[in-house]
Amino acid sequence: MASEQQLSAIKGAKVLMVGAGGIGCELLKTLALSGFRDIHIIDMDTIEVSNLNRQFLFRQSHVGQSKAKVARDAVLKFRPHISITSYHANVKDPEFNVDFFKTFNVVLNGLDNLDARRHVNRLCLAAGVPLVESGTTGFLGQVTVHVKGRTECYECQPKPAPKTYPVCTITSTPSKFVHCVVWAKDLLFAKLFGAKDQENDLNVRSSDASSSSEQVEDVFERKNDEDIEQYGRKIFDHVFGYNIELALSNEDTWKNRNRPRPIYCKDVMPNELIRQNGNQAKSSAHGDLSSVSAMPSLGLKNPQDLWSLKENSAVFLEALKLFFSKREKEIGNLSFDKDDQLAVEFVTAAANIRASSFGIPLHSLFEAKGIAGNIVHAVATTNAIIAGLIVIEAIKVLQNDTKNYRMTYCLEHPSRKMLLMPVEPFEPNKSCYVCSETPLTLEINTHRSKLRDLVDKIVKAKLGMNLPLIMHGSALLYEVGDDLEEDEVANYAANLEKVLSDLPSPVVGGTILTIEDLQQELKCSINVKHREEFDEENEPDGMILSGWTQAPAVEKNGATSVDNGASTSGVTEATSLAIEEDDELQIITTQTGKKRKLCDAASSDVSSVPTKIKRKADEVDGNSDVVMLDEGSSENSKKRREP
Ligand SMILES: Nc1ncnc2c1ncn2[C@@H]1O[C@H](COP(=O)(O)OP(=O)(O)OP(=O)(O)O)[C@@H](O)[C@H]1O
Ligand SMILES: [Zn+2]
Repeated sequence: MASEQQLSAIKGAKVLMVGAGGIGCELLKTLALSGFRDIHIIDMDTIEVSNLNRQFLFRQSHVGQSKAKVARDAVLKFRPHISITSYHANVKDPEFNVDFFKTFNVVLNGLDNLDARRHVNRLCLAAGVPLVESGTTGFLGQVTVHVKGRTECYECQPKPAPKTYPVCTITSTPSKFVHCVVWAKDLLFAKLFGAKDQENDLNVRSSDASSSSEQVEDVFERKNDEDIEQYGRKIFDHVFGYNIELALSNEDTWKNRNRPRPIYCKDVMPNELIRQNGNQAKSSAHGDLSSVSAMPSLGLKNPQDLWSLKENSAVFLEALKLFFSKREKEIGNLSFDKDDQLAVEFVTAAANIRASSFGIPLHSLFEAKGIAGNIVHAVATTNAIIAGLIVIEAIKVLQNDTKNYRMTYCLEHPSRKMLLMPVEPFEPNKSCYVCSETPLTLEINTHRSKLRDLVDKIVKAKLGMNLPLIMHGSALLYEVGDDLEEDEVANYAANLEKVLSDLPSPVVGGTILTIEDLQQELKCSINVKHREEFDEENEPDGMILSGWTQAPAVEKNGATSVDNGASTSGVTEATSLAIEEDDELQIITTQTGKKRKLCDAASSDVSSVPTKIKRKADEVDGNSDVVMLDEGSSENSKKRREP
C-alpha cells in the first residue's frame, strides 16, 4: 500500500511511457492501478497475432490496430477517469523534442531496441527528466534508473556488440549450425531476394576468386524466360555443389578441417520427384502473401520435426519457386523477417543443406527460426515483474528519494533464494561521451575514407545520431534537416563523396571534429588520428572509434549473458549475470569487468522495496560470498573506477 506522500507524488505526476509491447502493456496497467492519472504512451507499432499471448490489453479483434491507442482504450475501460494520451508514432519523430520531454516528470521505457533507447536517453538528459529503463529476455530482466548528474546514464557503459562471426567462417569454413543459418539468411537469401546492387561475398572463397565471381553474376540473375524450377536447381547446384568443389580445391583450407561434401540436386532429388513436388504446390497460398508456405504441399506439418536432406532440398526448391511465382513483386526488396513463413522455410532448408555438406547436425524449422530471428521466447511473468519494479522506481524518482534508487535484476534461477537482485546505481561515468563531454578518438585513413563512411559507420551506426551536423572549427562539413537551402543540400551531398583530406576544410591527423545532433541536443568531439592500414577481417569498418568502445560479448561456461537484444525486448545493460552453481552470484559489467554491489539492507532503507525483495536483501546482508563489493568503496553510490 502506498503512503500518503507516495500517493500525492503519484497523483501529481505526468508520465511518459515509450513502448506499449510486452513490458508496456503490463506497465500501463500497473501505473493505472497504482493511481497515476496523467499517462502518455508512444508506440509506433500495430498489434500482431504473435503479441496476443503476452500483451494482455490486446485481443484478436485488435490485430492491425495501433498498440498505443488500443492499450489506452483497454485501460480506460477499468480506469475511466484518468487521462491517457496515445501517440501512434516513432519516438524519434521530431515532434518528440526536448521541449516535449521537459513536460514530463519521469520517462519510462518499455522498448526493444538499442537505437530507440539511446535516443530516449539523450532526450531525457537534454530535458533533465529522469528515465527508468527496462528490458527482459526470457526469464531475465532488469530495471535501471538514470537521473542526470546523480546516476550513470543509459550509455555510460558501452553495450555488448551483437554476436558477429568472421566472414571466412560464414563463407568457407562453418563449424556450427548458426554459421549455416547466418550464411543462408545474410548471404544467400539476401542475394536471391534482396537489393540487387548489394555486394555479397556469397562464393566460398577459393584461390580462383576472379573466375568464380564472374560466374556468380550469371548464375544468380534469373533470365526472363527461364523456367523457375530449372533456375532453382541451378542455384542449388551452384551454391551446394560447384562452390564446395571450388573451395575443396584450396587444399590449405582443409589441412586441419573436415572436408565438406558437394551436394548436387540430382543426387538428392531425382527429377521425377522435383516435378511431383512442383505439381503439388498449388494449394499453398490462400490470397494472403504472408501465409505462402512450402510445407503443406510437401506434406510437412510439424515445425519441430527434423527434415531429411531430401526434404530440406524439396523445401529449398519449393520455397524458391513460390517466391518467384507468388511473391515476385517483392523480389529485390526483401530482407529476412522471422515472421515471414516462406523466408524461414527457405533459410531453414538452405542452412540444413549446407550443414549436411559440412557434417554439422541438422535442425528443425522451429530451432532454425529461433536462431535466425535471434528469438528468446518472451515470458509474460518476467514482463509483469519488471513492470512492477519500474513503477516502484518511478515513485522513488518522483519523491526524489535518491538514496533508495535501485537497479534491479530479475534472475532465471534463485541464487541463495534470491530471484530479484537490487543493486545500487553507479555515479555517472566521467568518460561517457553522452553525459559528460569527453572527446572520442577516431583512427581512420584520411586519404582513403570518405565523409560518407564517417557519417554511416561512425556518426549514425556507432554514435546513434539521428539528425547529425559535422563541423571542423567553424566550417560546416555536413548537416541534415528540412530547412536547408538547395545549394546547401548539394554542397553536403558533394562533401559526402569526398575523401576526408580533400574536404573544403581538410580532415587529417590531428583534426578535431565536432559532431552534434540538434534533435538529441547531444554534442561531442572526435580527435582524428590518421592510420594507413586496417585489418580486413578484424577491423572491417576500416576505422576504429575509441574512448567509447563496444564491449565484447561475455562468454563464460555456465554464465547467462544478458545482452542488449536488439530484436527482443532485450535486457538493457552491458551486464552479464554470471551464476555459478546455486550460491554464488556476480554482476559484472562487461566493459570494465567491474562488480556491482548488491543492495545492502543494513546501509539503506528498503521500505519502499516490495517485501519480497526486502526479505531477500536482508538475507544477503552478511553473506560475503554472495555480495561482490567494489574494492575500497563504502559509500552508498559507488564511484566508477577510472580505466
Ligand atoms: N522507435 C520507437 N518508437 C516507438 N515505439 C517503439 C520504437 N521502437 C520500438 N518500439 C515499440 O516498443 C515495443 C517493444 O515491445 P516488445 O519488446 O514486446 O516487442 P513486440 O514488437 O511487441 O514483440 P516481438 O518483437 O516479440 O514480436 C513495441 O511495441 C515497439 O513498437
Ligand atoms: Zn553517460
